[in-house]
Amino acid sequence: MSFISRERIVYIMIVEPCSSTSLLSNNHRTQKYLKNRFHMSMNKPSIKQNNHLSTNENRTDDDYGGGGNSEICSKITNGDNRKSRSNNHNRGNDPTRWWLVHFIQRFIADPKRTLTRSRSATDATRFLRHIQTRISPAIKCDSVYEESSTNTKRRNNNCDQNQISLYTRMRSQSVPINSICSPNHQLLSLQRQAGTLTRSSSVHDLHRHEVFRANELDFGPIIGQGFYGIARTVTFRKTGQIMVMKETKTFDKEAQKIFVKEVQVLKRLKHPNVLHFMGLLLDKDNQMCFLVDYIAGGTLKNIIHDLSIPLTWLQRLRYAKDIAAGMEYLHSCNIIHRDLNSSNCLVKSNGQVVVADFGLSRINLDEDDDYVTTQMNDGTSSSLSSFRRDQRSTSTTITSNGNIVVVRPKTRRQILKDRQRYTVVGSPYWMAPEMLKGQCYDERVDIFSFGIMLCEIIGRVQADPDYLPRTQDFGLNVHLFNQKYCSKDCPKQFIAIAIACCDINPDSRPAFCVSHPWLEALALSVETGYLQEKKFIIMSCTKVQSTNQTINNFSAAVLPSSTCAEGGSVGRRVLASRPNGSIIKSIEFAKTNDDKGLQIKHDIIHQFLREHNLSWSITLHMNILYVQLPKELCAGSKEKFVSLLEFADDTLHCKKVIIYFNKARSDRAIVVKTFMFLGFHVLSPDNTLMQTIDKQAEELYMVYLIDGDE
Ligand SMILES: Nc1ncnc2c1ncn2[C@@H]1O[C@H](COP(=O)(O)OP(=O)(O)OP(=O)(O)O)[C@@H](O)[C@H]1O
Repeated sequence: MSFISRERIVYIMIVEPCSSTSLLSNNHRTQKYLKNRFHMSMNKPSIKQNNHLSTNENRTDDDYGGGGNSEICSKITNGDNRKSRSNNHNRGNDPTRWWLVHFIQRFIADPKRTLTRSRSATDATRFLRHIQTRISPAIKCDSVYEESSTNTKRRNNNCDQNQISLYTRMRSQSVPINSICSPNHQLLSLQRQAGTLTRSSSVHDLHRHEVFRANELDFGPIIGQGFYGIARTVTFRKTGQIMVMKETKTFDKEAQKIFVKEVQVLKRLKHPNVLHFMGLLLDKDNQMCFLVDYIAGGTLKNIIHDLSIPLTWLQRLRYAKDIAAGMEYLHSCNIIHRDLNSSNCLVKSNGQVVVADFGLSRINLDEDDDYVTTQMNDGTSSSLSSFRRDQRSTSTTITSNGNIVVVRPKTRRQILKDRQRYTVVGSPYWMAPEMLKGQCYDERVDIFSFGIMLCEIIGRVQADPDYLPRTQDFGLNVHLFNQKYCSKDCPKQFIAIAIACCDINPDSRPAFCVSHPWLEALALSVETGYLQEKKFIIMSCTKVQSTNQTINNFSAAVLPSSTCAEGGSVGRRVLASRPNGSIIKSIEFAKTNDDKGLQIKHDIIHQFLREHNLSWSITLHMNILYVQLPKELCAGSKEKFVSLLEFADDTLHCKKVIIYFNKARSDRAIVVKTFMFLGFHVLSPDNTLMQTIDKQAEELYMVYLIDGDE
């Protein structure tokens, strides 16, 4: 279907026409809103819209037409090549397997280039089918091997030993993504050629391999259908593991593109809040299918809109936090989801949410890609940290009425990215205003979609503008939303985050690496019930020159009110590590300022530090323990830190513990903002309460007071 807008011709693909009832309601206001404002026919929740007339030379949207794989192509048709492979075969190398291995390797490493411009997706499917028919004898032979690997006699009857060991080696080569992507690939290949691979790298090892065969699976019922594909459960016979198989409904090019994109994105990702890719299934009805984790709880949409299911604020905050964590990861991998909505988030039986459905997502393939790949595999690349640094330079202001204003200086890359014009895709209810208006956009469209989801979660309201009040410029009608859907018991910070994410101005939306810690801290605060009581003190670094001075200044600057502050990456862990979230108790220590007693305690704690290989800078002064955190806190060091606090709690009987960060900590500002946002008190250098946080935050130290009962 197409219609002409003022600016251009827009092609719209109608998706799921049967789901149109709410949108095609007689509600005149909504119809007018949808017609006049959304500029598109929305008798479906999801669209893909191509700007065919766009002549913007900066347009860099995904183009599957390019990058033909001449290598594969020439090898298929080139008789000489085949012959030479046959020669290999004579030496024990099966050419059909070689082709399959080669194709799978390439497909897993780079589906976009494997199913190419010169070869349509349908051609690629035919190609695959062709390969499959040729390899069936080989698979049979291998099946016997798989079934009776311990039965050498039987194995030898069916397939000669050379072939088996070769096959094992080649199948192993074909599968692991890491080996293909990693710089160690060549080394691994060499190792394999040298026959060093073991049986443990079998195709049946789910965690290491990603190729399944139909005869290994029991096919269950269809559990859902999207526009492009069908999802059904399958059970891996050997382990009984249930997975979901997604297959394209048709062989048309568009569906194949979506399929390829989803695999291309999924295979790169590894995060607890992102749907896990299990592998490819190659011989199911000659169709290409892929397998993902089965998520038993269904879609988030179904849960939040089923009012018979009670949802506490804590549970809702956890949903929000999980999505933010998954999205933070995706953005750190330079992936824009573009179709984030409550149907595309699935809830596990333990309540954890995973982000799914990457068919419409976009990977920014730029100079950082190598780093991104590394990071995805080991989670520790410098590109991720630099990305976070960029993001954390965001300056956030929380106004007195709870609104959040985010001012983020644009990097050169962002400015370049901002100029890009991508395809308009996604589900219109969740779609960011800039995308709806056909303007240039970037990853912040996902933050808007997330904001709409937060509104759904908070108000248990449909995203449909018939229900969720919107403004004429596609923003959120904050006033009406507050009035109609925000109950009094909803944490006001939760609402504030939702509103901030729905800001019409992308610059004002908090990045996921900002909203994630907010939501995490908020969830923990709600869980422990400390939100209202906590106070948080931040000292200016101008007061911290040396350890001694630090102590004096800190002592002088402690708020003379009842303060009990815990939070942030450290405090949350302290809380989380304690049963029932109980705070560190105030245990009297050194009732008198007995120097000898103090010295003994000092010795005890330093012995503890040595024994536990802790590198904290610790000073005991009077009855206060001062802990300076090291520059970087890795996960392990945080745990050690918790053990230190517990040790101090149990043995040193400190009246309070003051913890401060090293000035060089890069995430200081964001943690400060998080705690301001959570309602902690922040002291400015002149000891007055700060109302807003500005770039001064970069100059601040953090202080946690644990159960300081002054
Ligand atoms: N991994 C999974 N675990 C459990 N259920 C799933 C899984 N993947 C999909 N489903 C179910 O199958 C349905 C269809 O999923 P599918 O991804 O094919 O389409 P969709 O995401 O709903 O729509 P579209 O692809 O058009 O955006 C989902 O709505 C969900 O209920």
